[in-house]
Amino acid sequence: MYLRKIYTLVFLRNETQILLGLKKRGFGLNKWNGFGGKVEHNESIIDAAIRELREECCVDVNKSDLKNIGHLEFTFEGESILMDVRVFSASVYEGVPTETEEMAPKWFKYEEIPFDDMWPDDRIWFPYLLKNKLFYGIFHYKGYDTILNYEVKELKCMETFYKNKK
Ligand SMILES: Nc1nc2c([nH]c(=O)n2[C@H]2C[C@H](O)[C@@H](COP(=O)(O)OP(=O)(O)OP(=O)(O)O)O2)c(=O)[nH]1
Repeated sequence: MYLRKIYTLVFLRNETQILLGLKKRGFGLNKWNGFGGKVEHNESIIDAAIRELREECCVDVNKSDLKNIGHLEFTFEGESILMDVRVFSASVYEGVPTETEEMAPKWFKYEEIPFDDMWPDDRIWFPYLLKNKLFYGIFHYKGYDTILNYEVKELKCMETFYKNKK
């Protein structure tokens, strides 16, 4: 049995671009990613997503503007933790994305996403995000560079997915 830990991951998007941040410390160092982190005790997932976005790139988003677009799970050979990552997208927000101690934000055109400098699994599930499809993905890693096996599929509805998961 795995010990499940819940994380958030938020992508700001407009018609032509997506905002990524270069991680400056900790897990995923030097990789481009969305903004997010661990859900704290007594904090809802959506509140954690809003807090992490504010902490990591100084942008505020309303609950109603955050859309849950995907669910990712990561396990690592020899480790008992399962990282449960809730993926969100928003196109309405307040503030200008600004560099912090944790992340250096930059807008990327959809055709220029830097997959070579991202988590290896991202190039597998990003096509769903880019086509505005809801998705579920599970990845089992050896270390942090090698995917041993995975499964990704399109979802029709996140609420139904979570209801059936319980
Ligand atoms: N795109 C992508 N994101 C991932 C993968 N694995 C993974 O943990 N993430 C995300 C989920 C979280 O947003 C983030 C990891 O959270 P974190 O360790 O930075 O959490 P945190 O800010 O609370 O950590 P801390 O340094 O403050 O202790 O990376 C992956 O394979 N691909």
